[in-house]
Amino acid sequence: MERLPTPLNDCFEIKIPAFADERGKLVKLFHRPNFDAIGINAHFNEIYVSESHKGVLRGLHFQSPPFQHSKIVGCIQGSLFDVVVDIRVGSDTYGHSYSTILDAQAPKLLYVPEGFAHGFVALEDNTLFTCMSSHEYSAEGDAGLLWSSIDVEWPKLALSVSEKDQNQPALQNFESPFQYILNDPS
Ligand SMILES: Cc1cn([C@H]2C[C@H](O)[C@@H](COP(=O)(O)OP(=O)(O)O[C@H]3O[C@@H](C)C(=O)[C@@H](O)[C@H]3O)O2)c(=O)[nH]c1=O
Repeated sequence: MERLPTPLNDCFEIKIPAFADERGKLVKLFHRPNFDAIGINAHFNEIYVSESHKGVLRGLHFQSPPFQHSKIVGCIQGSLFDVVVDIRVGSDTYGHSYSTILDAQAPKLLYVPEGFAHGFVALEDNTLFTCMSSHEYSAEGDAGLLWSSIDVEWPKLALSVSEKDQNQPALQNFESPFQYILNDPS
């Protein structure tokens, strides 16, 4: 496993091993020693898979304190356009976003730290998204940002967005519950 930086502080992609042979492929999503070696010491409390039709947009989501979580996200079937936004007040990348394609044919993961909103668009039918979270899901902490209020060029598809996600607050009117804390490298 290898960390690949993104332009956002503390958010990175993870190159993961895949073993292909005549039977198909084996992709390793979690390996404690390898995670330790690249400095991911989060303890994961929930892992799930969601299935989406082409054009479904989920997000942008986060969990508010005290239910905040970091998460590791990936795509295990199909492909998706994945987006993160830094919402930590005081971060020099506050309000900045990063987008990438997660494709089950070229598997990689994205580490989404606490204090980031996250969302994606499924680019194909039957796209399977997977997420490991350091804090289990909490309806009380469930919160979001309006997908269209951030500076991202979304895929030119007919997008399908839930009513809940259409009514999230815009970044411009948003009071973030997160403060940036400088990671001490020592
Ligand atoms: C996310 C999640 C949902 N649920 C339940 C709550 C609800 O009844 C049902 C559907 O939940 P949602 O509508 O919130 O699912 P969804 O819109 O897919 O939410 C997810 O979106 C992506 C973009 C993220 O970043 C994730 O962290 C998560 O917020 O599943 C869990 O039990 N555990 C979970 O971790």
